[in-house]
Amino acid sequence: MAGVELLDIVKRFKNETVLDGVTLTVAEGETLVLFGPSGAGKTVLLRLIAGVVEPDGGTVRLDGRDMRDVPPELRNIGMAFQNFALFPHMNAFDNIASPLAARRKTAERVSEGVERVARLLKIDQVLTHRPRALSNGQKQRTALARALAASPSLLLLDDPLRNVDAKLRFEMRLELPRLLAAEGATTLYVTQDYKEAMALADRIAVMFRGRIAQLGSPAEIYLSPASLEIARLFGDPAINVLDVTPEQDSQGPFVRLSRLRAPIDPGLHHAVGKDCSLGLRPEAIRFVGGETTGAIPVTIEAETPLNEKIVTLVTTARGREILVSRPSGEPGPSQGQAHIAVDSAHALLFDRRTGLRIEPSRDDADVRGAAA
Ligand SMILES: Nc1ncnc2c1ncn2[C@@H]1O[C@H](COP(=O)(O)OP(=O)(O)OP(=O)(O)O)[C@@H](O)[C@H]1O
Repeated sequence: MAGVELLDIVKRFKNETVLDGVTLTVAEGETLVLFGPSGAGKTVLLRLIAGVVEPDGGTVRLDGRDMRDVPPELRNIGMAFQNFALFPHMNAFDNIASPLAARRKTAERVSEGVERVARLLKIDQVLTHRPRALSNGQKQRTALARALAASPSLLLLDDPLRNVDAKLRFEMRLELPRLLAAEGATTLYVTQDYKEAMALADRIAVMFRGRIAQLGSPAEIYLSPASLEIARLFGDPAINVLDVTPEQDSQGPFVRLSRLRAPIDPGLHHAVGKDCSLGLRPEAIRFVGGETTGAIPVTIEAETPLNEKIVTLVTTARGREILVSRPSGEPGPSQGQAHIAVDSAHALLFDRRTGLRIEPSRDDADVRGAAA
């Protein structure tokens, strides 16, 4: 049975439509990340599932049951939001225990529940501290522990790592998937950080302007983004985008980069003659020797280390700017003239007018054509 089913959800505030027909099914035990820019409607969607906001249209079903007229406290949901919302007069233990106590569990069961999640989240040393004596990271984990303590069947986590420092964020990104899997709860997780989304999600729903623009596994969304807008949100440094008009000769479709022929996927023949944007991930471009077939001459403009990568900004003879990224240990030119080669088999092609990705067609005729 599905954990969460949303059918054609609509929500308006005054004249603004903030959710515009959202349909989504989250499987029991799945972690689904809602990812998108500020104002996309992610928080409103969580609040609506929690029951603190009423939809103007559509249906919310939890474990197959229509939630119309079911109040928030009867929905068996654990929630943690960006701003912690801890009770200031209670210590960490009592904060975590509050949902358990509200359910009239015995003192022993409450202690067991709190200590279990506190150990998992490594805050068992600070359970007697009040929120003001906790670091931001500890507050964040206390809020998360409170959401987990009651072993809810559904967890709603709204950007729970937003206020956490970079080191802890990195650690939590590694720990959280294990923790969520151990809990077995269905989880809806909101974030604006694409790395967090990719690390945590079974599937990602990318939201723009109150709609789900793409739903898929992290790999599907990174490798086959449905639009240029989505491609730009995933990847650091961001994807290179070049205006091209694909052409075709006896060897198949290609684009011109610095007047050189760069072959593209044979299944993209239907894009020939169209105004397109070519999306090239910085890691799909390499520095090569000038004698390499198809090598494009460039000028190195700048070089910056970024995490475990070195990112180089180069310009082509026509002044197009391109970012190239390589692993830190790998040697490469840092100034002057150089050559790059583009792995155009991994290039993504978008319709410049609509921004939508043009998918290679895979019918038999194309495969025969490519083999010929
Ligand atoms: N109570 C409210 N009254 C009026 N407008 C609201 C209300 N709550 C949210 N909105 C509007 O709904 C839209 C979606 O907001 P929402 O908080 O869901 O965005 P979000 O995707 O979660 O963004 P962020 O990542 O910044 O939290 C915004 O335009 C916001 O101004």
